Amino acid sequence: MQILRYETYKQNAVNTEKATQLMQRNLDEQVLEIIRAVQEHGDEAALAYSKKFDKADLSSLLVSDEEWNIAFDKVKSEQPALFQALTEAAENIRQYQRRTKEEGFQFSPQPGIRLGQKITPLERVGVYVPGGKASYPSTVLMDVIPAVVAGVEQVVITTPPRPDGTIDPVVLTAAKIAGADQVFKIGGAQAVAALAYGTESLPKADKIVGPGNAFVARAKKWVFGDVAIDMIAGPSEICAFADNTVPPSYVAADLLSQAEHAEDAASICVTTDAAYAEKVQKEVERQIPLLERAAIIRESIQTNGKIIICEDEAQAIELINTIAPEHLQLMGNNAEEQVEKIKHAGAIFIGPYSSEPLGDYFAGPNHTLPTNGTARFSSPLGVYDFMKKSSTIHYSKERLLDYADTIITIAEAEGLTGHANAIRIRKENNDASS
Ligand SMILES: NC(=O)c1ccc[n+]([C@@H]2O[C@H](COP(=O)([O-])OP(=O)(O)OC[C@H]3O[C@@H](n4cnc5c(N)ncnc54)[C@H](O)[C@@H]3O)[C@@H](O)[C@H]2O)c1
Ligand SMILES: N[C@H](CO)Cc1c[nH]c[nH+]1
Ligand SMILES: [Zn+2]
Repeated sequence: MQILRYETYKQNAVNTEKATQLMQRNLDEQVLEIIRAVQEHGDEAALAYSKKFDKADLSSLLVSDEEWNIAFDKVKSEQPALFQALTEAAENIRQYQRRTKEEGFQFSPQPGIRLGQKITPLERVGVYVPGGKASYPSTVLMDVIPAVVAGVEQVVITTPPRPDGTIDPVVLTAAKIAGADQVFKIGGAQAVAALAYGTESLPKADKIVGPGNAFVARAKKWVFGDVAIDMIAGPSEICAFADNTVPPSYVAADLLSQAEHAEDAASICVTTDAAYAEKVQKEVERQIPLLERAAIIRESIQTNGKIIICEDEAQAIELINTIAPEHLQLMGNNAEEQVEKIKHAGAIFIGPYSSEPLGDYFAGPNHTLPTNGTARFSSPLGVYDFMKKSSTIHYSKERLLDYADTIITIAEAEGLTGHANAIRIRKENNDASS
């Protein structure tokens, strides 16, 4: 894992950004071809891509009720501790999400005037659950539960099939615990396209949420506008800010926990102590071979793993805010005070015991978070992602007549005399009941 000084990192970041833009152009060509094929050929194209990318020869994209129930019963009876853990995690997520549910409001600025905001759940939502390099029952819980709490009528999951055409029974069990309505065996850009435009099997969704690899993230970007999306939740990232009060083994283990997601996951340690940076580096090297997914981790750490040495805390905070990481761990002595200074991060883990996997699985806040610097303007997935707002306006006859001339003045200034007329007609003839 490379150790860099702040200035070198900043200079490299500019070059990396240019290289990323170039890579994304190549990715776009592939993703757009997939989207077009699914738009034109529906299920037929979806099935062909499942064969090509997931090596699964499917006859149907939908997980049948029978398949789903068998998986659920099997996990419940054969893996009771796992079933219990998922149920407990689901309850923590539900509890947290209920608190994020916004209510509408009404107020009366004057007698005869009532203004408000009405909040309505979305009707149909597609949840993308990644499944290429790992299986993610926790993502099922994280992304389906807020939709259910919001009151969404139909929540469908898409996830890549395994080569034998099945879906991990634990994913199917989590889907039932969370309250999903249907599960489809389809992944990648083809799943995003199928949810965006609908196919013979998949319903067209109003919104697509959920994380995924670069193909998924890029496809979501392309279909945005035809369908709503939550955010760009791409390859996982972690940034740990630590000082020498934190055991280097904790920092290393946390960095590697995210590196194991995929080769393109990014793990960064920020510190102001050069000697400490070396200790973390040694720990990373010591721990990698001990982990099962060492090959993925090694590549991820070699390409996207960095330890950055800053001059002081202020420079470190400035750097963290520039990176806007998906996960930020403030692990050192001043963690509590540092939280106030952080402007951009998907989730902030405070103190040496708040390890990132705690948030991935159990604490309750969502683990679907903005990545790739988008925490500057995006938030964790929440109930609010599954609800939309309508304004409500009620004026009595008296109040409309009070303000008729004012409204007409503005309408005429815009040259929209039809607008002015709609008000004037009421001014001149106001015998409708209020
Ligand atoms: N941000 C979050 O909350 C979060 C949560 C979990 C996972 N993740 C991230 O999600 C990602 C999951 O990636 P994954 O690959 O394991 O699963 P995935 O489901 O996102 O992607 C697998 C799909 O990618 C498609 N694909 C693979 N190679 C392709 C190619 N050459 N051309 C076209 N399509 C191709 C296939 O259709 C396949 O079904 C990881 O980067 C992980 O870090 C993020
Ligand atoms: N860390 C991932 C989000 O970047 C979420 C996850 C799911 N399972 C384990 N981790
Ligand atoms: Zn994780």
